[in-house]
Amino acid sequence: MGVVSTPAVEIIGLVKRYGAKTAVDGLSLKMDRGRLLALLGPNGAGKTTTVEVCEGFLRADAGTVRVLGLDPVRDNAALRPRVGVMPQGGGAYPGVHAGEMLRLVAACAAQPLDPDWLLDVLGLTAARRTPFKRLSGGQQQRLSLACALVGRPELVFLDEPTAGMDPQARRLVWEMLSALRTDGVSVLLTTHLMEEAEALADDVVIVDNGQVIAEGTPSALTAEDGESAQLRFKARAGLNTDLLTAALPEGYHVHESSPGSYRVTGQVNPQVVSTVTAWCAQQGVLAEELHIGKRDLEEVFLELTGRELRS
Ligand SMILES: Nc1ncnc2c1ncn2[C@@H]1O[C@H](COP(=O)(O)OP(=O)(O)OP(=O)(O)O)[C@@H](O)[C@H]1O
Repeated sequence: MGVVSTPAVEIIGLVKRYGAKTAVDGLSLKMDRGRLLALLGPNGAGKTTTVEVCEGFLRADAGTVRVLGLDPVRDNAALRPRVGVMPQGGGAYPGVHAGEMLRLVAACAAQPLDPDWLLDVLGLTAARRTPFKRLSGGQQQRLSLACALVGRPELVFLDEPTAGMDPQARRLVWEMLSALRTDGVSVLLTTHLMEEAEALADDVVIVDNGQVIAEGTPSALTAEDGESAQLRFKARAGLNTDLLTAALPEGYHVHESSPGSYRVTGQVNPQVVSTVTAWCAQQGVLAEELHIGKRDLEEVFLELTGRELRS
């Protein structure tokens, strides 16, 4: 089937402005079929806007967007039965019951999944007769996800699918998304939770100020050049990193990546750990959250932008 080689989503040079504000500023990405791609970035990075252009809800000011090889605005009618959408914050008629709502959506699909099964998998069976407006925020989110999936879409867009969920509900949704991926469904989700991107994504695209600042598989993004592990710790801001660097063997360097977060570059060995903690002890400083390991996506973002992902 030649169609299969068409990317699930292809965006080239997308620009979207709201008045004077450029929300998306020349963003390009390609997502192959059957992949789970996470758009990761802080609030206001342009993730929702990008997804809404892909969904055909917004028109691009410049650039090209193709979804399953089609134009999301012009070919909206053809795409609708093939694409599932979970907008940020969900949305429903407030009086409708959870089960009713899912059945209504299922009735529009040619070959829907069984709504009762979906409610069960997403932990909503007990809430099926509850009016939408009385569901908790997390339950509403899970119902929106169920609505996005019930029509067996080939591709789903999920905008912050686990926002506001407790850890248990989040885990249920993660399991559901992993199962979708195993079934070959293409998934594009937005998140500002690096744990979510790391747990689920085949590919991560980090966005900031409407632009892609890094992309790759989670392991490629977090890999260090020639280093298998690094040492990090937290302590009060403003420690004299030059002094600590001088206490370490030649070739090691300490820097404060954000106030109170320190990173030691160079191969970690027991001697280095002991020198760092002894130096902190001499200063009367407790090195907290002492961590030896690969950097995570949060640190990748911090190194690229000097800011925290959750800011
Ligand atoms: N309708 C609008 N009118 C004006 N500005 C907007 C509008 N929608 C979004 N913006 C601005 O565009 C930028 C990108 O917003 P967008 O919602 O796409 O970011 P995001 O990465 O999805 O953030 P969040 O995680 O907060 O949803 C932000 O600065 C936002 O304030």
